[in-house]
Amino acid sequence: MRLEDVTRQIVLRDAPPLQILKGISIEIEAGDRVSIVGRSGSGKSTLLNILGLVDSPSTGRMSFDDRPVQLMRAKDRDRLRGSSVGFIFQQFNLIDGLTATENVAMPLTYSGDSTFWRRHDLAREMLHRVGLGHRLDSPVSTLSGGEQQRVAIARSLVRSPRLILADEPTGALDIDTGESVMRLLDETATEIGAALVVITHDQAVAQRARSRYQLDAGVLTPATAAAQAAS
Ligand SMILES: Nc1ncnc2c1ncn2[C@@H]1O[C@H](COP(=O)(O)OP(=O)(O)OP(=O)(O)O)[C@@H](O)[C@H]1O
Repeated sequence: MRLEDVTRQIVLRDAPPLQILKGISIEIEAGDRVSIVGRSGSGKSTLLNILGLVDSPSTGRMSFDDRPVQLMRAKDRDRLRGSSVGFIFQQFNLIDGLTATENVAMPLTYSGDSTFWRRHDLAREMLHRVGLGHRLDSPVSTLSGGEQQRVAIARSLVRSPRLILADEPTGALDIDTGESVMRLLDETATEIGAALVVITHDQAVAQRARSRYQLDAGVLTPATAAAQAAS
């Protein structure tokens, strides 16, 4: 994924346009580990939505596999997002009334290919991989926070995405559980050869990444040596 001089602005009714992202350039290669740290309101979620093909830049260039994203039809962009991007959120975003297997199988329900018919087997296999083989049929509401985040990781990986976007993945977990969830995320991303981008307030989580950035009032820069030393 390559972003060149990307901006995002919001047009407001009674005020000048709000510049949320300012001239962002970043290149994410297969297998990369990237962290982005920024204060509340610095534009992290906005950037994540652009990287995840949910929103479009206002200006600038963006490409995936050297294909310009701006020129894609919405339908093709949605298909690319479904097949190539996995999301993980702080609050897990699981469906409470469903079991672990049903939650993990959910992204395959709309896959439009043969994985639809194998979705429950694939979901069970993925749950085994994240250490939840004994919880396949448990309603997710009965699982601990760490277990729910493992289910969310399994769900984000079940379509073997090439880019995993994690927004504060350890934000709702204690330190030890967060550490084991990050280790799992690293390992599983490595297994499928995916790039992993983590957005976080937590310097310990950010430090795990090889490429570290900070986002400050919509400006993305490589994390400074001072910030890295302090972390
Ligand atoms: N649709 C919108 N309309 C108006 N303002 C918006 C809109 N979307 C985002 N903003 C503003 O843009 C800024 C960046 O928002 P964003 O959600 O990307 O920040 P963030 O870094 O993810 O914050 P947090 O860590 O608190 O979630 C914020 O000041 C937010 O209020």
